[in-house]
Amino acid sequence: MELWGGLLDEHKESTLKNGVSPDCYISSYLRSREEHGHAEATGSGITEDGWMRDKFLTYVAASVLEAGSDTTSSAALAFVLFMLSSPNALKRAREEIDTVVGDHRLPDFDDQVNLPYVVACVKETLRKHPPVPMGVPHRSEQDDIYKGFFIPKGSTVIGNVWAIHMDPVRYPNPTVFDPDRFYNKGCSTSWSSGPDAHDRDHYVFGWGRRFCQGALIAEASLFMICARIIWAFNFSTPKDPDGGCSLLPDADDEDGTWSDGFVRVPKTFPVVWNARSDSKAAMIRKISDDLQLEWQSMGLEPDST
Ligand code: HEM
Repeated sequence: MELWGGLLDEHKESTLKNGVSPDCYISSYLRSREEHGHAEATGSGITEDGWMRDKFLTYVAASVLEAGSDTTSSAALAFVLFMLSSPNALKRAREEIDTVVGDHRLPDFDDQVNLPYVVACVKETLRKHPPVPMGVPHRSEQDDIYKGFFIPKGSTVIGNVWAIHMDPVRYPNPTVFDPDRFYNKGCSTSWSSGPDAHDRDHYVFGWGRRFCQGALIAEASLFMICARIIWAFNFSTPKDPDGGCSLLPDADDEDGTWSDGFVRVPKTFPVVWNARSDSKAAMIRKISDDLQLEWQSMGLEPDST
């Protein structure tokens, strides 16, 4: 509450008192709430006429940010690690992007249907190393019997996503990074997302009523991040200056390569990035400059580099 509640207070100040604010969910909610007579609605819960009070509003906004940032970024970092560890997959993904997108524009959302191998690489990343490997614990609201097991009311139930993804019947050779398990030549790769557990080919977003609400945003973000990285950069791991061995971490070394914790991410490792051509470098710089301007127009500090 100290962190996120502080941000809400800043927004209240800028939106309601100073009338300047970025066009975002919190600002527009605060403005609407004020128009309905609640410039101030401190405390938790909702007002009698249904407006979220400050604490509730803080939780809603913060849970989206908390749930969506580490998870998506850890998947993007895992993608870089798996691509470096699987040069053949990287080569095929790059060939697909070069054929479909070419050199003169960046990959965009519309390209997704024509980039089935790239999508398969992202999905295989999520399968092989789910960002939240033990899912989010659930609690049974009543006594239940599942496949002969009695689950008393109040039990903590953990769906082990990791174990499901390592099921050799569902995923032959489960420890191998193999995007082909999701790839059908000539067909676009579906994300197969949705809460229906019988219509899924991976379980990284959970299942049932508490299924990840951000799954579609996560998939769209990951597609854009991963496709654009491959389009834009040659990337590689440098060699150890002393021994000459590659500094690429072993993606299968769970303790050495991956962080501990609820969301698991590759520990920092060195990667050298080079734009694939001068024209791509110019495009990347322009996008970066435009973003800095957009950032500043929202009243935020530009990056220092
Ligand atoms: C690769 C990225 C992501 C992964 C792996 C992921 C994974 C998960 C998992 C495993 C759950 C628990 C599901 C369950 O209890 O069965 C969850 C819940 C949730 N996720 Fe995500 N998530 C990702 C991205 C996002 C994004 C981008 C957002 C929002 C913009 C988001 C918002 C949420 C919210 C609000 C919940 C709680 C849903 C509830 O309890 O009803 N997630 N996510």
